[in-house]
Amino acid sequence: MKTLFKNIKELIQVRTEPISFVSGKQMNVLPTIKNAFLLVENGVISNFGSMQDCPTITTDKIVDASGKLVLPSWCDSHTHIVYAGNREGEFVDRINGFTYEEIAVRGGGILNSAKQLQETSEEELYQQSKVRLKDIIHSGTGAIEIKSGYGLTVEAELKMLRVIKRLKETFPIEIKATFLGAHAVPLKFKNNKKGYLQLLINDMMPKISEEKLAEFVDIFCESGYFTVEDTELILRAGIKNGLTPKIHVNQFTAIGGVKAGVKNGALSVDHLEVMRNEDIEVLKGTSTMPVALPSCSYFLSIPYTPARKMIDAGLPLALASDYNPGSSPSGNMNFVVATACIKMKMTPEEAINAATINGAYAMGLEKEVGSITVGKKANLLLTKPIPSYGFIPYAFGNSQIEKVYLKGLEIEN
Ligand SMILES: N=CN[C@@H](CCC(=O)O)C(=O)O
Ligand SMILES: [Zn+2]
Repeated sequence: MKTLFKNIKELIQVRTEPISFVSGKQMNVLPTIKNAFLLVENGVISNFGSMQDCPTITTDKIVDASGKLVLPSWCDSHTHIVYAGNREGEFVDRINGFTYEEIAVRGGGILNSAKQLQETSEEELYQQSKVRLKDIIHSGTGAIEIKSGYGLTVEAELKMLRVIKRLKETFPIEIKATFLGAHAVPLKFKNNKKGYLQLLINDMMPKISEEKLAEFVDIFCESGYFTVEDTELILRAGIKNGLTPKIHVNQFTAIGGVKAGVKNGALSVDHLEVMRNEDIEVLKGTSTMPVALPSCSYFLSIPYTPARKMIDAGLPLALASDYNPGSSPSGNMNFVVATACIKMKMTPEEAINAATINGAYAMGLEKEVGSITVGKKANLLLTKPIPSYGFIPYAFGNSQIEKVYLKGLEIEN
């Protein structure tokens, strides 16, 4: 199957040399080709360039993209889209003055989602999660990481991971799975956190590894949840079970988790709303990708990750949605990109790099997606007729996407 996109007003994020990610000043460089063509063969990008070099060939389909832009689809490296029910009640509690932390202490929060998920069948959980996955595909996401962490028992964590596996087998979007058993200490282990950590390490991890249910291991390193010591223990155990570390860290307090992540070779450290100078320093020159989650900051009214300070210090940055029922009930990456520009003062170039190539790296998919590069999957966005790529974050809240393609095939509405 050959599809030719021609007369593309501007082809965005073109990289002839495969790169892993961009950092510092390079984040402000977004290579494009004006008046371009793009050829897709069997789901893969096979050629692109200026219209004057467009080959005369027979194709199965021609898309005339006059006046429109083509971008690689969004790479969302941090989500929790497999969950049961919702937490709308807590949303109203927060409107009425309770904080996210106060709600969690009263047994709401992650434990509320865990209770709902434990009472939901695997089939029902799949059906609920499928709706969200379809929705985010339509909003332009072409690669996604999905975490467990609302099960908190052996059975329920495995149930979540099996649902993720089924989504992976059913939908054409790239999916990576993360084991986040250390998301909160369940009530049963309230006074025995050590016992819960042992359950994660001795019972859950070997099963997950045996069934190949996850690529990554994650932990919520935060005051009142898991300490830096717990984090090191879980990350090391994950590595022994073939899982690459990631961390939820510095969301409310900075307790040294960033350093622990870097030390244990974390692929990404995520949240980072509270960043000390030493946390920035320790990330410099490493292979650990910092990930900001602006929709969470927006929804909880907490500080935004200090993107400007981090990028100006030479760091890379990825943007992700954190789609989950408690702190970010939205997986819309267009909103994420717009909010990064509006609230975090990232330029459109920086935000698009952060939501494509750097997001792909943060889930180990930089060789597959995240840029217009020959050999990469043709996971693409075709915009409506718009003046420029800066219009996507500028016209926030209004979808600028006309069509999405996964592996070269148009996704029906
Ligand atoms: N902060 C930890 N975990 C999730 C939210 C969990 C929840 O409230 O359900 C997050 O990344 O924001
Ligand atoms: Zn999260």
